[in-house]
Amino acid sequence: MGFMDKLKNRFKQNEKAEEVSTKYKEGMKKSRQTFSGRINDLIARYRKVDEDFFEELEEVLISADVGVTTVMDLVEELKMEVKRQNIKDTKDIREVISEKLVEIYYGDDDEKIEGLNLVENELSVILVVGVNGVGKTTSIGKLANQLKEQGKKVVLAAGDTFRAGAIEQLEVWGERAGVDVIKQGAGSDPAAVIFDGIKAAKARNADVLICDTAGRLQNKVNLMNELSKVKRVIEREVPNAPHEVLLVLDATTGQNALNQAKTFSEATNVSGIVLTKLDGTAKGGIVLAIRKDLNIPVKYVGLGEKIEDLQEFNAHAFVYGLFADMLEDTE
Ligand SMILES: Nc1nc2c(ncn2[C@@H]2O[C@H](COP(=O)(O)OP(=O)(O)OP(=O)(O)O)[C@@H](O)[C@H]2O)c(=O)[nH]1
Repeated sequence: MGFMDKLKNRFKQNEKAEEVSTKYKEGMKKSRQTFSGRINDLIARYRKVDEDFFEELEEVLISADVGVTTVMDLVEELKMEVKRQNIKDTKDIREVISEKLVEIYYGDDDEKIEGLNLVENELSVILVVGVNGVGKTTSIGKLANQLKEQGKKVVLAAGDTFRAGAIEQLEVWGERAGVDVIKQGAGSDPAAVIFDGIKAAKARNADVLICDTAGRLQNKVNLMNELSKVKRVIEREVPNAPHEVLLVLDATTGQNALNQAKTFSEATNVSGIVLTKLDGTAKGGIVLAIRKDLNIPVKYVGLGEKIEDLQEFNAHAFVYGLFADMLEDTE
C-alpha cells in the first residue's frame, strides 16, 4: 500500500479522525490550491523525473514558504528516494513527496504528536506570548474552550494590560468558553495580574491557568524584561511552571512570522507555536520552516475563526490537507 492510501485510511479509522481530516481539508483549501495544484502542473509538464523537474519543484516549495534550507534538505531526500525506488515517471513522485513531508516534520518518530505539556492533579500554567494582532486572544479563548470540554477547570489571566481593549476582548472569550478571567485595570503591571491569576487559580482548584501577555516588539530589551518578570512570578509561585510558553504566530505573515519567532525565542524559552490563520494563506509550508529552522514544535494551528477551529497540529493531517483532492482521485 502506498503512503497516500495509508494516509487516507488513517483518517477513516473513526469519526474523530475523520473530523480532524475534514477540518484540515477545509482549512487548507488555499494552500492546497497552490501546492498540489502546482505540483500537478509540474507532473503533467515534465512526465520524466530529471534535474529540471527538481529545480522547478524547489521553486514551488520555496514559494509555498517551506524555507530554503528545508527545501534543499527535502529535495535531496527526494532525489535519493527516487533513485532508491528507481522512479522514472513524475506521477509516481507524489507518494514520495507526501511521505517525505511528514518525515521531515517529525524526524524519526513519525507517530509523535506534540500536545500540551500539562500536569495532572496540579495547576498547570501556560504563558502565551506574541505580537498584537496575530490572534493571541482568540487562540487563548479557543484553547480555554477545548480544555474545558476535556473536563478541565480553566482560569484566564488578562496580562495584556497594554493594548486598549485586550482585557475586554479576553473577557468576551472567557464568557464564550465559560471560564473565569482575572484582571486589573488597563496599564497595570502584567506581573501583578499574573500573580492574582495564580492566586485565584489555586483558590478555585483550577487545572490550567492561561496567561495572556502584551506583545510589544519595538524593543527587545523591554520585551525580555517584561517576560522575565512575569516568568519569575510564575516560577516562584508554581513549581515547574510555566509548563508551556506558547508563541502565537500569524501564518499569513510568512517570513515575518519566522523573524518574530527568532526574537521571542531569544527573549524567552518558547516551548511551542500556535500558528493562526493557516486557512488564510496559500503558503502553508511555513509550518515546515518553523519546525526545521527554529526547532520548535507547532502545537496548534488555527484553521478558521470559530471556537472549534483551533486544532492540535498533526503532520499527517497537514499533508492530508495539502493533497486531499488527489487522495480522493484515487478512490
Ligand atoms: N481565519 C482565521 N482568523 C483568525 C484565526 N485566529 C484568529 N483569527 C482572527 O484574527 C483576528 C485577530 O485576532 P485577535 O485575537 O483579535 O487578535 P489579537 O490576538 O486579539 O490581538 P492580540 O491579542 O493583541 O494578539 C480576529 O478577527 C480573529 O477572528 C484563524 O485561525 N483563522
